[in-house]
Amino acid sequence: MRLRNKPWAQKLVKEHPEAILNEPNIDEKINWEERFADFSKPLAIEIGSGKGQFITTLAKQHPEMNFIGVELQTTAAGMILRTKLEEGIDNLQLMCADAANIAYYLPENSVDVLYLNFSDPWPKTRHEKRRLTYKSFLDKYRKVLKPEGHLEFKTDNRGLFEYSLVSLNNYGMKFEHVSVDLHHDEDEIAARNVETEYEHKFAEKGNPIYCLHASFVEE
Ligand SMILES: C[S@@+](CC[C@H](N)C(=O)[O-])C[C@H]1O[C@@H](n2cnc3c(N)ncnc32)[C@H](O)[C@@H]1O
Repeated sequence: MRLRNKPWAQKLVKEHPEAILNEPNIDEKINWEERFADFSKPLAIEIGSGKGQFITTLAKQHPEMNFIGVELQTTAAGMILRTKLEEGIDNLQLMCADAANIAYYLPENSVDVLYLNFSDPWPKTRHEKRRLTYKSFLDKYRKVLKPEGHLEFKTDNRGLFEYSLVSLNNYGMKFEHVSVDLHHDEDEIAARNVETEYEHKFAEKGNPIYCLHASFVEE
């Protein structure tokens, strides 16, 4: 998804450094204690938040947790920021940044849940390294996740789902839940599902939504 550049979004991002980190320097340690009212709360992070429907809804549902939305595109990040400011979502911080740098931005063993929602599929083999479930990304997620933490992944893209199952399995991850039709499941995971923008669009067309939950196994 490439959004058309919106000057208001760029401006909003510049005006609110207390709410959004804009391409932070990887050499500078981020003071998360200062950015959240209580950084000891459980922490969830979404990589590639798009316009933010998922992360803003979840943050409002769970005031007992902290949330970080990471989004590469400034326009999309600015849209999430606008919702956060308008709705006063204080337990949500944003980053306009590349997830490839995530292990520089977050302390080791600090994240309880890492969400990947409808990540770009990058179907060409030569672009495999850009897929957010490629092993170099898994290395980084493993660093920032707590040992008891886990990853939750949803997509409508069968090719990316199959690839991710193999990639996570080859990495030695443990699967806690796999679904090939989340929207027609009748379990607790389906019941508490929060839709993303892409999910809504694809589910309306009748596409099945694939989902997996997995954790890293301690050596
Ligand atoms: C297909 S969209 C899905 C958006 C949203 N998660 C949803 O489900 O509606 C993928 C998003 O991931 C972002 N993205 C892709 N690669 C990224 C990266 N390396 N770091 C951060 N965001 C990334 C894109 O800019 C885009 O907004």
